[in-house]
Amino acid sequence: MAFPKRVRLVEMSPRDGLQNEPGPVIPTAVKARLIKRLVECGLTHVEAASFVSPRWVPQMADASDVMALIERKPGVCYAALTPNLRGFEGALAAGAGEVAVFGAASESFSQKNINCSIAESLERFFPVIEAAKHNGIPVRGYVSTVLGCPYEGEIAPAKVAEVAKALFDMGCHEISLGDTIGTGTPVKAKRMLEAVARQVPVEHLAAHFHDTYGQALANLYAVLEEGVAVIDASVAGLGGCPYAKGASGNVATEDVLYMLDGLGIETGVDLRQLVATGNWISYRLKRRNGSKVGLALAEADSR
Ligand SMILES: CC(C)(COP(=O)([O-])OP(=O)([O-])OC[C@H]1O[C@@H](n2cnc3c(N)ncnc32)[C@H](O)[C@@H]1OP(=O)([O-])[O-])[C@@H](O)C(=O)NCCC(=O)NCCSC(=O)C[C@@](C)(O)CC(=O)[O-]
Repeated sequence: MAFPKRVRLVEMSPRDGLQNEPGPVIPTAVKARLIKRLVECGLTHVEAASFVSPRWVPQMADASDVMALIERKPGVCYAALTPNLRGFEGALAAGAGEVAVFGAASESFSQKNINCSIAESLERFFPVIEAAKHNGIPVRGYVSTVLGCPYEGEIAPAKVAEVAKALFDMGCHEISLGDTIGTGTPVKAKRMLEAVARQVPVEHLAAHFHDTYGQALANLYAVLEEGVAVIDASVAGLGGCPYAKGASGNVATEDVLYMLDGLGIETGVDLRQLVATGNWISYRLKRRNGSKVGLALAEADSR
């Protein structure tokens, strides 16, 4: 299959990027400023917050305040994670444009991350999806550990496909496939994608790859060839799941954009502005920028 002409980038940094940040809670104003800057770069879909238990993920405790502080731009979707009805009610009150439920293809990861089995998680998501439908809010469904689990190792593509199909059949408009710990390689990614696409049409699939082993771009290339046209990424490569030991951040949005620009695939996102945003948030968090493109362009500009 040919590459898609256009890819929608779904920006993860305010949620997946910041949820695992060690140290004191990042000021709400910095989170809102990050979201504003990302939107100014041309990103139209930003996962802005997470309505989860603050005991489980302290960095996301100010989700309502972040959502309230965002300056909304028309045409931009400000999304939020909602593991249960309580989370959904918070996201609804905060004006989320999309909510996301998050399951896994691995039983152990499901237990560690959301404290229930895969079957129980699907039961919990059902009323969330029904409530979202009732309120006209689209629901995204995540499947974690699609290319490996920190507790169980290899995950069968058939299991990924089964969970993805269950979420799709329940009413999720898009299924985001998470290589939570970044252990995938391109042929594995392709096989997994093929298995899922037999159950869920590829135009309803998104790739959410972490870059722990430096394979994320290669894996993305493999699934782009299969027709995937929605990619999750995080500026400066921020992030990681607090319940996936050793996992590093999402693939950096700057690196994905540089590759897509090179392939002639449209995104509507400005690379220079995105690099400046990645450098800004890295400076604010006092961490090294995890984007190779961000570092290379900053270095080139300083010469
Ligand atoms: C799902 C639960 C709540 C179950 O947690 P639980 O302990 O089984 O549930 P509970 O109903 O007994 O609630 C426990 C406490 O949380 C409260 N609570 C309950 N629900 C909420 C809520 N919505 N908002 C705020 N508070 C809530 C509830 O009131 C109670 O408070 P306490 O009495 O102890 O003070 C918990 O396990 C949890 O919050 N887990 C979230 C873990 C998480 O956020 N992980 C990271 C996101 S997933 C990810 O990063 C992967 C992804 C999506 O990016 C894709 C990939 O890379 O693979």
